Parts: sequence; structure tokens; C-alpha cells
Amino acid sequence: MRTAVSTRPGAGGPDDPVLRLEGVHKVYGTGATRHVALDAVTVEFHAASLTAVVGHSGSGKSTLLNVSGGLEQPTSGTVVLSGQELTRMGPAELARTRAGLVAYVFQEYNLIRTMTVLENVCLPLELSGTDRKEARRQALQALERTGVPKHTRKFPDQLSGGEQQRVAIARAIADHRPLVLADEPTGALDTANGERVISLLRDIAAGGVACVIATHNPEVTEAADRVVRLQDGHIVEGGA
Ligand SMILES: Nc1ncnc2c1ncn2[C@@H]1O[C@H](COP(=O)(O)OP(=O)(O)OP(=O)(O)O)[C@@H](O)[C@H]1O
Repeated sequence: MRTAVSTRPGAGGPDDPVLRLEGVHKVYGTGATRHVALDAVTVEFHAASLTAVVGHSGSGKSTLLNVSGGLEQPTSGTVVLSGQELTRMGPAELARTRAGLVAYVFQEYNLIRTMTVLENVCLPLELSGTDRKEARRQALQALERTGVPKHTRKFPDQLSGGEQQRVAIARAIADHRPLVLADEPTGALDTANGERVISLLRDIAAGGVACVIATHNPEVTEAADRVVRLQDGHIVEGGA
């Protein structure tokens, strides 16, 4: 059984955003350690678009991604994903919704070292209730799409960094979630592998996914349909 969450892009129609943040604040710490990481952030992300989130180190890029995907709740403001308000949800509902709608790609790949490539890509599918045979079919299709179909029986440590990132992207796209959040996905890669990953993320966005990438890489920014720039937790370019 799949989780009972909608995978529609928006709430009502095709023009609705996949994700909308409205008046979002995120404050860490209290007193002398209080830090405002996001300050009145209002922004939308649409299906079939690749957005680069840029800004200096500490400007709030990762916090924006974490709040967008429900990994963290904001201090105030609303986050609506595929018509569902994440900011109203308790931890269990949030985890369920996240599992159905959001895929993550990280700089350090985050593959499970003791599982084969195929098992890694099958894992989220099986966790969300897809039966084993169907999970395998979808995982193989995703590995084919990301150009690493020959490595299914290998373990992550037996692959190059570029190959591991492409496995991580296969895992992210295998069950067709409408939102892909990537935090510095080219950060650990050389130029050629970085370019492959960018081109793959472009393809994924062109296929209908809202793809949001936090990055310091100017090549990602160049390839993006849109740039959102953060400065000290404020959006200074490309908001809403
Ligand atoms: N869990 C936390 N507790 C306290 N402060 C935090 C926490 N997470 C982030 N911050 C602070 O919030 C600010 C924004 O952090 P964030 O990681 O979002 O920045 P970033 O733009 O992604 O930076 P980088 O480009 O270096 O990854 C920083 O000043 C950071 O120190």
C-alpha cells in the first residue's frame, strides 16, 4: 500500500505551486545565542522548474530547504506542499507526508554503505509500501535514467563519487515525488561529474518535478530557470 498522500503538483490546478512558504521565520537558540536564520520568507516553487537557492555561507539556504521539505518546522509562518499545510502537522503526519512527496539529494550522497546500489534505490519505495517486485522495477528504471544501471550489485564504496551521486539521484526520483530538494549536490564532485549531475537535475525538472537546489556552484545557477538569493535570512532576489 502506498501512503495516502496526494502527489498532485498543487492544491487545485496545474498553476498552483508545488510548494509555498508564506511569512516564514526560523529562529534558532534564545537570548545571547538567538539567531534568525529565515526572516519573513515568502516564496513559491512550481512544477517543471529548476530553482537555484544562492547566498553566502550562513545566509539560510539549508534552513530554507529543511523547512520546505518538513525536516524542520519553522518558528512561524506557513508551508504548504501539494495543497497540504505542513506547518499544521504533528511529527508522525509530517513524516508520512514527507515520505510521499519530498525527495532529498545531499552533498555527501547519504547512501547506506551496507546495502547494494539496487537495495539503496529500492529502500524508500519499499518503505512507502511498494511491493518488492514493483520497487525493483522502478529502481532499475531510475538507475537506467541516471546512467548507472550496471552497478546494481555493487556497494556504494565500490563506486566513484559521481556514480554515488547518480545513485542518490536515482533513489530520489524512483517513486516520482513532486518535490526534489538538493543541498549542494555538486559540492563533492569534479567539474565533469558536477556537469552530469546538473544536466540530470535539469532533465528531472523538465519531466515535471519542482527541483530546488541550494548551491555555491555558479554552473548550477546558470543552468537554473530561476535564482532565489538569500542574505541574512531574507530573500533579496527571486522571491514569491
Ligand atoms: N540547528 C541550528 N542551531 C543553531 N543555529 C543554526 C542551526 N542550523 C543553522 N543555524 C544557523 O542558521 C544560519 C543559517 O544556516 P544555514 O545552514 O541555513 O546556512 P547556509 O546558507 O546553508 O550556509 P552554507 O552555505 O555554509 O551551507 C547560520 O548562521 C547557522 O549557523
